[in-house]
Amino acid sequence: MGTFGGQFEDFHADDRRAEVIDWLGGLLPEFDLPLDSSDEELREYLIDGTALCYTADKLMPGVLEGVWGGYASDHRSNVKKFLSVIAEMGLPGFSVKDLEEGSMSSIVECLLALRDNVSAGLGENMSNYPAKTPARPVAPVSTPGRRSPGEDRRRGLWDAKSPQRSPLLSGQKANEVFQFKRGQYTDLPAAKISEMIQSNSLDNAPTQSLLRVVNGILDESIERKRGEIPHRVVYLLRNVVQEIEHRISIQAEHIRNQNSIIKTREDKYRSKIKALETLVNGTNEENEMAINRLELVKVEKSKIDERRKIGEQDMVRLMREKENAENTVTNLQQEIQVMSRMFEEYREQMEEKTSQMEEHLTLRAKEAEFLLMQSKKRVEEVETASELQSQLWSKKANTFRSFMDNQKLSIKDIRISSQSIKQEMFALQMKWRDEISNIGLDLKGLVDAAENYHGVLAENQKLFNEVQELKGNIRVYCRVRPFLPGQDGKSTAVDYIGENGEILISNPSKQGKDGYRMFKFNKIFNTHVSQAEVFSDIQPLIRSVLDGFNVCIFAYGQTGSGKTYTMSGPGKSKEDWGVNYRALNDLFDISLKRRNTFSYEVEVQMVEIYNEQVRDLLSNDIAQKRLGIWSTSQPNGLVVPDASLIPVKSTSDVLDLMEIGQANRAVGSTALNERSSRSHSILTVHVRGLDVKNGSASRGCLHLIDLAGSERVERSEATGDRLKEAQHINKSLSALGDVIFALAQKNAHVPYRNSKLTQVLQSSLGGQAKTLMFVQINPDVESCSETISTLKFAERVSGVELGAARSNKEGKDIKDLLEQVASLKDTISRKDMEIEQLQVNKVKSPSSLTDKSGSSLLKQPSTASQQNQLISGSIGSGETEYEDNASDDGCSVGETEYSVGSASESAADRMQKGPSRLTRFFLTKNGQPAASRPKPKEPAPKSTTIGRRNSIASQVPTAASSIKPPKKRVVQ
Ligand SMILES: Nc1ncnc2c1ncn2[C@@H]1O[C@H](COP(=O)(O)OP(=O)(O)OP(=O)(O)O)[C@@H](O)[C@H]1O
Repeated sequence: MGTFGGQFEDFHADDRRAEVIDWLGGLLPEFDLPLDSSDEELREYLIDGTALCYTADKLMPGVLEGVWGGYASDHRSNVKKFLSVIAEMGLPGFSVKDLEEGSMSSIVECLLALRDNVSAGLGENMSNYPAKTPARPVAPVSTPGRRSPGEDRRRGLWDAKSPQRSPLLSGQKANEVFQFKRGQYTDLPAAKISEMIQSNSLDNAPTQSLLRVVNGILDESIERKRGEIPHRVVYLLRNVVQEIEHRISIQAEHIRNQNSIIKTREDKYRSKIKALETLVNGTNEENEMAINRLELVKVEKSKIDERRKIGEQDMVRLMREKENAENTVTNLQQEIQVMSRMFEEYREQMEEKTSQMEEHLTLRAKEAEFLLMQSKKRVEEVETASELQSQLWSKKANTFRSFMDNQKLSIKDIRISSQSIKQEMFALQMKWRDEISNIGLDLKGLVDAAENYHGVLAENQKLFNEVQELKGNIRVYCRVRPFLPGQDGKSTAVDYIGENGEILISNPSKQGKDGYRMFKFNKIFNTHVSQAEVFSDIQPLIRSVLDGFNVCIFAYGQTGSGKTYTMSGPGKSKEDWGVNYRALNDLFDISLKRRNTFSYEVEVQMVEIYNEQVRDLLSNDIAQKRLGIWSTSQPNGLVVPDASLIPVKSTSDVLDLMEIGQANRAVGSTALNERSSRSHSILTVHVRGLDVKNGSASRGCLHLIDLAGSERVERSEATGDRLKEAQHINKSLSALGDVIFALAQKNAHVPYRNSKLTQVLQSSLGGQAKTLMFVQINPDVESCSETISTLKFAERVSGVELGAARSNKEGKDIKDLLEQVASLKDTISRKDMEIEQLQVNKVKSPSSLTDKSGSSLLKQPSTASQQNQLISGSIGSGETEYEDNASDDGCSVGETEYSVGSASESAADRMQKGPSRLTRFFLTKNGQPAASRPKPKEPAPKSTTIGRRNSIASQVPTAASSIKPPKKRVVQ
């Protein structure tokens, strides 16, 4: 502990010493000891006492002069002088011995006490300043490299050069100085100051007077601008002026003191010089002494001169400082003036703004008052209104309450009555239930009866159909075309369509009862009926082809009435498909389903009749190109013997063929219908079925005929070629009418040969075929008369009885026989050719044609030549003995006088090619050679000539009257 205590004491002593060194360093510029100097180093510095004396002099200038006459050359005397000052100040001192060789702590403590005393003295002086004034420390003596100003401030060291901060002056003396300078100029009147300023007597005025003037101005300005100049500024200015005054007075005092000292010394030295001069006249020794003394005096004098010079320099410096102070005062005055001017302006601005604001606020206050008044009024109004409202509401509430009470009462009544009604209802319900159950029972009976009735009806329908079937009536389906896009505004001639095939046509050109005409057909398809629906109605008919029946479907109607739409369809999509595509598609479907029991072969022919010429629409070339197949050999009894017969395997084959056929159709354009086809198109489907089990065969044939338009020639505005076309069409349709009329009348003679069309349709119309006619009508009222004519014709057609249809089925034996017949036919054909060749040769060399008897072979024709003669006759006349024998078993018509492909082809040309199909046809009717067939019964010449009046052709909408009727031939 002792060691630690010793160390602590050492540290403490070091710190105290460092403090002293630091303080002295700041005080004495020449004191340059480092802070960590030792006691000995400090002692060495202080031992001669000059540093101590100089310190005392610095802190209290002139204090040593009063102590034994200033500095001494002996160091001990200097130390003693310093100690005497310390003692005078009542501070702890030290012995000279301590300084020379003892502990330095007493010296350090003495100096620190002196420092503290000086600081305390300064604090005393500072306490004279107002508390708010920031304590302005006197700038510390700067010793570069020793301390920072911050450190100085921290240590509280003050400028020792400033005498007013000197501890000696901080006492009574300093106070006197302050009081003196304050009391000197404050009583100077402001008027006198302004007088002085005006009289320009500033140059000669004493500094104190000037300061008083400044103070006066300041006071007066402050007085005037009271409240405008911030207190801080006033206070600062006052302090600055006081500070300047103070400094000047101190400096003046100092100079005075110096002067008086110099003066007393001068007097002293003068007296001494006088004394010495008297002594000069004394002894030499005394002279020498006097000289020495004089020397000393001179030295002293030079010293004094130096000091005087220093004093003068100080004087100059002080004067300069004074000037500076004066300048500062002037600047401050100017600043004050500027500031007061600024304050004046600012005040004026503020006053102006204040007045504006006041005005504005007054206005706003008035507005607010006005608004307040208004709002008060509104509030009053609203209050009165709300009062009225509340009164009204309370009245209403009362009414409502009473109403509610009434309602409650009535609800009560209603409840009571509803309960009674419920009871009644319950009773009624019970009653009704019984009654309903009774009615249900009755209804059930009725339903059963109705079901029976429907069953009976269906049965009736079936029976009726069967009767029809047995009778072989031509079925007639009427289809009404919808208005086309762009015909929205048109009115319809179709007035009513019934469920049982009735259709009522109105004719606006006729009045009353005559304006309406009712027709009845097997079925009417209204405008909205789809292609599929139409087909579903004729599907069973078409399917019967597979069972060996001949079926003929033809579409009849004026141009643009939808014949092609029904038969072929408007486009290639499946929904658009017409009867043609759907029929073939259906046939393929069924044949596929029956493939295990039946094998079917389907072949297709497509021809058109254009201007009474038959054209093959599926010529070999095209078919080969498109399908890569050739037409097969012609089967017996073909409708159009020379037309290509194309085998088809699938619907797509059919589609391709149809495309070819359509492309080849002669299509012309008329004023009525741009796409109007000007020819009759006939699609014939041959179906040969073979029962794979029993070998029996069937042959069915389906004609699908799209007739040319039946419009009037004059209406279609046709001329030239078109007129010719129209005439041919009308002629053929007229012939069709004649045939149908004959059939309807059951005439023995049916004029099939009057046109190519009737010849083609002969087997379908006259044979045991199933025939259906689509009669197409245009709903437009403008086409009303055409429509009525068309429907009249259809009505007649529907009356035609063809007799029960018959299936072309052959047993195995018949089939064998047919095959034998076919081979025989070929043999005969060959013989035919030989005979013909012989005949040709005979013509070339008649001798070679005479037989042994010399008679000509021409006179005695062989059976074959007789047959050929007959054929030639037939070709020429266009009529055969079988003309009216519509008993063909296949799709054959009677003999034809046309050939397909080229109407100009000669018989010789045909012979070159081989036996004509016509010949073959003739020979193979019913599978027997013509010669071996029994001669048909002569038909009763009931009506060999049909009067035009009775002819149905007159009812057909044609220009038949303009066409010469065909030449009628008498049936053999
Ligand atoms: N049922 C229908 N639904 C919609 N459009 C139809 C119908 N029937 C016919 N049409 C349209 O009417 C126009 C004429 O029809 P289409 O060519 O079939 O008449 P057409 O009687 O065959 O004429 P043409 O005698 O000149 O051959 C076509 O644009 C066709 O698409």
